[in-house]
Formats: sequence, structure tokens, C-alpha cells
Amino acid sequence: MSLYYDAVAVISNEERVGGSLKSRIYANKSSKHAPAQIYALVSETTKWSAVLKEVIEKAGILKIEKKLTDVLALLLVHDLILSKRGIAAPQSHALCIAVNRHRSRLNAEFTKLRIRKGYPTLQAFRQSIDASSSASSYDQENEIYPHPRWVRINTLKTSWDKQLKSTFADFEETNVLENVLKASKNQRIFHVDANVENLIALPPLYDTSKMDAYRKSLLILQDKASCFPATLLDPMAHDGDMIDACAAPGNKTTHLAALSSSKDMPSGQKHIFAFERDTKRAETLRKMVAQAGANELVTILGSTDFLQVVPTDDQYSRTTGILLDPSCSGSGIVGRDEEPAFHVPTIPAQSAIQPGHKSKKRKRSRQVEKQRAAESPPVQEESIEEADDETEKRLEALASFQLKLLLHGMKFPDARRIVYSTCSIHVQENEGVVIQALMSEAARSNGWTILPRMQQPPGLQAWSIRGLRSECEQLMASLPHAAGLPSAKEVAEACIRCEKGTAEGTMGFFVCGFSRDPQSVTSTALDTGLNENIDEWDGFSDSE
Ligand SMILES: C[S@@+](CC[C@H](N)C(=O)[O-])C[C@H]1O[C@@H](n2cnc3c(N)ncnc32)[C@H](O)[C@@H]1O
Repeated sequence: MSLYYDAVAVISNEERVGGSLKSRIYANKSSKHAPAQIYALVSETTKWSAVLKEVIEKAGILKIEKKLTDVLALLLVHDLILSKRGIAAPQSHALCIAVNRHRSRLNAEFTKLRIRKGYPTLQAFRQSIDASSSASSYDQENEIYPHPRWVRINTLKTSWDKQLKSTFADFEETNVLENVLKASKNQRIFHVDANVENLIALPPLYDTSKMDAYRKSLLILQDKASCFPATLLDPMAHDGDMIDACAAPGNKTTHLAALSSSKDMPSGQKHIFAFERDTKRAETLRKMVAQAGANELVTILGSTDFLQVVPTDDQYSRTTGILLDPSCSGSGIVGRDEEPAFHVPTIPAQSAIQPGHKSKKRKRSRQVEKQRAAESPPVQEESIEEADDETEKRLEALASFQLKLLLHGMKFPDARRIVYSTCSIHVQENEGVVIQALMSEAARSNGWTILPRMQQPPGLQAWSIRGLRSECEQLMASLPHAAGLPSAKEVAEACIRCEKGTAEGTMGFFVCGFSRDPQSVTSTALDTGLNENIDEWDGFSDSE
């Protein structure tokens, strides 16, 4: 039965992590079941969920079987009716018995529904469901593009040339990303990215899990935007060590490691310290680093709060670069929204969850909540305002926490470049944090300024979507401005934004670099009147 409980946990996203369903399943190392098995169960049940919801409701089993939850019922009924092997649990298990005793009724309701929908055979019904679930195409009316599979070639274990000559040897190469975005999910076509080295785009939903190179971690799935921070930190441009302050699950750590390693440099010369406060997520980080072949380059400091790290500690005296990718609202993440809707059966009133009931198994996924929300009566104007207030407060708290981490990074005595990033689209967490940091006492007393566009690596200089200029102007006008600070135009130009759903094929993302020359630091700190004694905030979203 544990297979079904693990699937419920994934659907409910109990880990509250970002990324697509598939990447969440493959990143979760705590299940004893093969990721492919959980993925098959969840994706197949999702495809059939609208049908099964109706079947379960008509059969009325949730009213009778009080131990059965809505999501669990869908998974079990799916296997009972549609899987060749039936329910993958001992027949004597209480939940198995609970479903099995309604077998005839469930099968009868399913057959009635199939016939009502006009499918003479189960095979015809299957074909139709499969066809409708594989849509991942360009939405012409709204000009919304699907998300490609971005694949980073892991140069710690392989090389660009080797992969092009082996894994991608029989793929067609296209100079036009749109050709990949509009390709079918099985088409063997790729596009080489112009902004990030060693990155290619494959068609949306292309199944990499069967590729040998993917299984051996020679290829790493990483959104293009998420490759910007390590690229901007540009570890080879300076000789010291690097810090990844908020590292799990570790995609940016391993990218940083790949960029930090060079065949000309003896191993061990450049080192990465990867901090992660959350113990469980630190375990995932450890596995990702090991799989990527980055163990020698990375020291993982799990269960460690970056804010508690003493910048003057001898260990970090050679640190010249800091990557800071803190928890954020996750409003730029595309994976969750792209997942097909999971339709859950309605639990009849008497067996519905009581308020305050804490059973994990009854937790609902965001998709499920969305589905429920869509089915509930329209909300009143006041509740929209309340929700707006709530969002505003949440963003303020997040921004305070992000700023606190950034200002802490600015205290490392030898650091000369910091890269700040979020997978958020909100100004408060992005340009807002950058401007407050620039005007802070920590920045000014330590000589930190914005890393101008002209000093960024060529691929990122060429990226045309920059920070929001008018928002920068407004923010800077509202804060006490002092001489020597860059203009709002310069700040906006230095910031890099990525938008979701566009022809660029990225998630919503924000990156900005800070730089300094430690030699030129003066001790005359200016008081900007900003409060740097900020309360910590736990954060909501932890992107990949
Ligand atoms: C957005 S995720 C980082 C994603 C990661 N950079 C990647 O690309 O795979 C933020 C991570 O920071 C961790 N975190 C939050 N506050 C922290 C702190 N004060 N010190 C260390 N880690 C922290 C969270 O637990 C979470 O795992």
C-alpha cells in the first residue's frame, strides 16, 4: 500500500517544492519505490481522473468507506479498473478490501460512462484519453508557448562534443527555438542555447528518463533561467572559493561546480561551500552533488543557517563569490501550472474532513485545491481585497528575509561578486530587494555596487529582458538617495528578468549581480535610515 501513500504525497506536494511532477518524483529519494513506478501511477491516474471521479461518485463508495480518502480512492480505483496487474497491495489490506467489495458496482459505472461517451470498446476509450492528455502545444489565441525541456550537459562527467556525437547524434539541430517548442514530444530535434553554455532545448515533454546519458547524470534537467545565476557569478573570472548560500536541491551548486572546474586547474584549488538550512533538503542536495560528480569540489554544510555563518571565519577567507538563491514566492515556476488537472471525487458531507483534522492523507494538492476553488461559488469583492492584503504581507515578509540574507553575504571580507536570484515575478522580491540592498549600510560601507550589464558575461549581456525601469525609478524616488549610487536606469539595465510562457521558453525568474573591489573600500559608512534588523521569514517556494 506504500506505493499509493507515496503517490498521494506527490500529488499533494507535501514537500512544497517546485518543478514539474516528474522532477519532483525523481528528486524525492525517500520512497522505496522506483520513481518510474510512482510516475506511471500518478500520471495515468491524472489522465483518467475526470472519468474516475464520476465513477466513484456514482458508485457512492466514499460515503460507505470512511477510511478511504478522495485521492487514495482515485489511485486504487484506477488500478482496479484499468491496470492489468490490479491493485499493487496485499488483498488482505483494509483499503484493498474496501475498494474490492465495490468492484462490480465500479466496473458497471465505468462501462455505463464509456458507452454514454460513445466508445464501443475500452481500447477506443483509452486512445481518446491518451490523445487528449498529450497536448502540450502552442496556444495561438493567447500566444502562450509550451515549456521546452532544458538540458544542461554536465561537463563534470562528459563534454559537449561527446554528447553531440553520441546521445544527440541522430537528432536534428535547429537554429530556431520555436521549432523545438512546436515539435511533438517524441521528435528528435534540439536547439543550442545562445545565452548559456552547454545548454540545449528539447521538445516539451520529451521523455529524457529513458536516455542513458540522463540516467548517468551526464545530462541534467535545468531550466534555462535557473542556469543564469552561476553563469553570472562566472567563477573562473576570479580565483577564490564560492559559496552557495541556499543550495538545495542543488542544481545551481552543480552548475557552479561545472563552471568552477577546469582541466587546467588542479582539483581542490577552487572550492564551493553549499549551505542548506533544511535537514531533509540537505540530504537531497548531497545526493544531487554526488550524482553530478561534484563531491570533490563541494563541501555541503547541511542543517546550517547561512545567517549564522561568521563571515570572518578563516574557512571562508578565500571566498570571492556568493550565489544567493533564497526561498521565494515561486510565482515564476511553470511546472505546477502545466500539470494536467487532477479531478478528485467529492466526499459526501458526512464523511468529509472535519475542520482541524490533521491527517496527512487528507491533505490536498494545489491542483486539487484549484479544482475545488473553481467549483465553489464566486468570491465576494471583500474577499478579493483580503486576499490581496494577504499576498502583499507575504511578499513584504519574504522580501525582508531575502534582503537580510543578501546583506549578510555582503559582509564576507574577500567577496567581490554576489549573485542574487529568485523564481519570482514580483518587484518586491526582485528590484525592490536589490535597491534596498544597494542603499543599505552593509553595501555602502563594504563598497558593493550593482554589476553593470557591460561587465556581465557576453551571453547575459545579450539577453534583452532587463529589470523594470519605471518600478526602479519609483522605488529609488521613495528612498533616501545618496551620491555615488547608480541611476534607476542603470539598475534596471543590470537586472535580468525571464518571463514565463513566452517564445524564450523560460520560467519566470530574476537575477542580479553585485560587485566590489575590496581594495577600494572606505570606512565612511552612510546612514540611509533603512532598518537592517529584519525578522527572518521561512519562505514559501524552493525552486530547483
Ligand atoms: C530556492 S531554494 C534554492 C534552490 C537551489 N539554489 C537550486 O537551484 O537547486 C532555497 C533553499 O534555501 C534554503 N534556505 C532558506 N533559508 C536559508 C538559510 N537562512 N540558510 C540556508 N538555507 C536556507 C531552503 O531550505 C531552500 O532549500
